[in-house]
Amino acid sequence: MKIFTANQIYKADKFTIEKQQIPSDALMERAATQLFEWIHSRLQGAEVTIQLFCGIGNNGGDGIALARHLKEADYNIQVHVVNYSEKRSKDFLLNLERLKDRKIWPEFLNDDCVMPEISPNDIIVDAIFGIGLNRAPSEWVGKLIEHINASQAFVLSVDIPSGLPSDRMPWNTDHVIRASYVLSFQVPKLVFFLPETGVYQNQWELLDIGLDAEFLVKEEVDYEFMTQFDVQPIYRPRLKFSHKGTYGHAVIVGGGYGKIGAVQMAANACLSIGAGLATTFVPECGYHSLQTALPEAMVLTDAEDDYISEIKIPFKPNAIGIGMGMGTKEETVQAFGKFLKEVDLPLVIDADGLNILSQNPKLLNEIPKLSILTPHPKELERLIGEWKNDFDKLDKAKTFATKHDIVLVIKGAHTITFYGGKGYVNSTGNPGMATAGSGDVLTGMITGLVAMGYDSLPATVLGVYLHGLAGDIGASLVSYDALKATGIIENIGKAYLELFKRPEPQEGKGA
Ligand SMILES: NC(=O)C1=CN([C@@H]2O[C@H](COP(=O)(O)OP(=O)(O)OC[C@H]3O[C@@H](n4cnc5c(N)ncnc54)[C@H](OP(=O)(O)O)[C@@H]3O)[C@@H](O)[C@H]2O)[C@H](O)CC1
Ligand SMILES: [K+]
Repeated sequence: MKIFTANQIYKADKFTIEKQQIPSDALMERAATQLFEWIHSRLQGAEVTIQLFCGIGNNGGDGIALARHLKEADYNIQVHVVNYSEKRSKDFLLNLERLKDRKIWPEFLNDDCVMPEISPNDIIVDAIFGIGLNRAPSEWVGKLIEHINASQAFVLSVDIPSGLPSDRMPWNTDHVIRASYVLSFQVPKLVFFLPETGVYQNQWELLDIGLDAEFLVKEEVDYEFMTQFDVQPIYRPRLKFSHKGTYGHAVIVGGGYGKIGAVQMAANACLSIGAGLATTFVPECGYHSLQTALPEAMVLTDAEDDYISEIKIPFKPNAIGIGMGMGTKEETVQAFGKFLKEVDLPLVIDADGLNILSQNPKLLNEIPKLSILTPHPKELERLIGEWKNDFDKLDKAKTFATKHDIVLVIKGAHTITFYGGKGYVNSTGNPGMATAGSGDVLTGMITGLVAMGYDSLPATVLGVYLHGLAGDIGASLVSYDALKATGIIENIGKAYLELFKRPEPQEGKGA
């Protein structure tokens, strides 16, 4: 599912209005009808007070049109116009007239207004600013937003929480609506997915306002939200007349004294996702535990007992995952550097593999093209340097991935995979997956998919999605808190089944 910028949404509006030959207020009417149906199907005429706070642009127009629908269904409404500018939009004014025709007179709030009383039992509709916000709200509007946030009422935001710009950080973090729920039109907004801006909404859902399908298909975007619908076509079914060789031989290189478990989990995940064969390469000390804990895998050992000193793989694997639990001892750094120079297939590099790269930036030039790097936030910072905010982080990550021709995975609540100047935002996963070994499992899964013949980008996008989905299934069985990395592995099979079962998710959780 494409993520459009505000400009692209305006373009889509224009295209739709011209192609469908509809007046511009028809889109606002569709938006208001969708909003009304969503609310009405849940409230069923309940006697709750609905307070609508409407700006003077088209976001406000949506709110005003919604007020008319609510009134017609006999809801108890109070309409406030947040009068922050004289430049009212045409469709706002049209809908204001329609409201007045029905004898509803909104209260106009200006910079000297008394804050309206809000009971915690009221429902607030937030239609102050939409994607047209382009500068800091003035002080009194900011205070009104703070007042709404302090009310403890349920806040339903129209399109985007007011005060949150769609493509940059807010000017003042207190002057952004904290939405209980956002009903967003047609396409998700990038800010829903970033740690610093995703906290302004608890949950979001899309409403289809019939923007033109041709435009939606053709328009090129910088970011895509990878739903079940987007990920399904990546999957390649196993063939009837196939054998284990068809699904590749993966090698997992890593481990050190006390850190063999990381390799074991990665190799287990690699086999669980469907690799034909898996071999681990570990220091000698890992031999017995690996052979016992994971009988399906083969084990190669380093000459050293408790660290890696030379990586020797006596066959040509289809994929190599490297770095987990490996440490950054000088001999290991040398071995890793030598290996990078020798190897001629893309690698999946994680954990200490990434740390070695950050400590020895010259090695960055030795990374085989199309390798996949899977840093968590700290590892990412060591690789690409500090960032000012989430948008700066995305820019730096994109530049880094393009410069080195690699797939870069930014792990987080919504993991984002960068390749070829584009970002793929994952839709699965949960806070229970912030647990020891979760990253080793992801590395193993992606390595397995590469071994099976998936190219680097599809392997990563599918691996990240299935990893999150397996985590969601695991958490649904044991709670977020009790989920362990091995619980993710155990549910990879169910994630595959779910990939073809669940309806496409159209909602997401924020904070
Ligand atoms: N395709 C769709 O998704 C549709 C969405 N709709 C809704 O329309 C809004 C966007 O409406 P728009 O009128 O473009 O913008 P806003 O309502 O967000 O803002 C109105 C104007 O306010 C000015 N502005 C911006 N920032 C500030 C500020 N800090 N203080 C005061 N004024 C501000 C700005 O105008 P300027 O000329 O003064 O810069 C804005 O234009 C979208 O979010 C949806 O809710 C349509 O209803 C249907 C199609
Ligand atoms: K809004």
